[in-house]
Amino acid sequence: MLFTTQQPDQNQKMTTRFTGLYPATLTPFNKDGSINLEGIDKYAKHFIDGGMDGVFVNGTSGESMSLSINERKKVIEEWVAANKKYNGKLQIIAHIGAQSVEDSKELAKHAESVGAAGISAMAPAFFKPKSLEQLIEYLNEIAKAASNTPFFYYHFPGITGVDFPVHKVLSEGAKKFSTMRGAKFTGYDMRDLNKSISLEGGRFDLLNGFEFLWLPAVSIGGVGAVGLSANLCPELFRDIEKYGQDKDAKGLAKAQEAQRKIIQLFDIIEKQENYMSPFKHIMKWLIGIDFGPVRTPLKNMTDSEAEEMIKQLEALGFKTNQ
Ligand SMILES: CC(=O)N[C@@H]([C@@H](O)[C@H](O)[C@H](O)CO)[C@@H](O)CC(=O)C(=O)O
Repeated sequence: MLFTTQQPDQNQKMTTRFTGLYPATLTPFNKDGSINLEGIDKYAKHFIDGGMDGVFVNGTSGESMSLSINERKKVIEEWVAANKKYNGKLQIIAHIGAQSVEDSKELAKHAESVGAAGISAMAPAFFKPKSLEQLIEYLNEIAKAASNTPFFYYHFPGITGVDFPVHKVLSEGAKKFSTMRGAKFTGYDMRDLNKSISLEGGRFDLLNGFEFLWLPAVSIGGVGAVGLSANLCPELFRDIEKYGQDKDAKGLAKAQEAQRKIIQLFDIIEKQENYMSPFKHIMKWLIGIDFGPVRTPLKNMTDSEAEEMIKQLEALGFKTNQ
């Protein structure tokens, strides 16, 4: 592994850097629609055994905006408990973004109280902050509710419609609250990503959110990635991480090949209406955990669509672990 992370004790928590690979987690449901907590335990063990650096929990892939506040708390508690139970070193980043600042504050406090390594919040999408100042004011309120936990701004303009330059959010945010640790950068603006990575001597941690752009991100100094597809193919992320800046043409070719394979994977996934239903089927095939359905209004794939998708993945060279 090229980048290593350390599990912080309480005193180290604020100075620990976040680098490496953070799979975006899915939320397993039972058939009756309740959360399958037992599924989370096995899922966490899978990532611990696989040597992941951390996990990004209750984000977009975790269907967080379709979960109640209480469910979101239970999910985080289960991840933290499983990490402890298996002596894991996962840095658990809890996404605590919501439409109401009060909900986010409650989730931030809770995440801190149970021992999440970091928290992250996207901007609200209904009543949007219309200026950078309003966004910072909003993030400040949330970050203050967990003043001993590193904070990541979740930049995702494609969904929130809130699109201020991340390097400005970081520099202005850090003037207001000392916990500003970095951003989960789910955007296409490589100039902004570049400026954010190099800002103030590289003091912020940028977690790249679109895996189509992982190699370009590594080539400009990116050292951290969150991705739903890291559930299936962490080795492709690791190849890009390892060889993305290789001076040797053969090494670099490995990184390019891995990047192309991730893009081909998404050509298959994107035949579906959303990313979560396909990945729930993929994870059942891969590791045998039944993730159940996605929550309405998202559309569930049919079993025959899932079978066809798995055949296409196998044709691309993906194999089940079972
Ligand atoms: C918005 C979104 O789903 N982003 C994914 C990506 O893995 C994404 O599914 C992929 O790049 C396709 O857009 C992750 O970066 C983060 C994520 O899933 C999350 O917040 O849970």
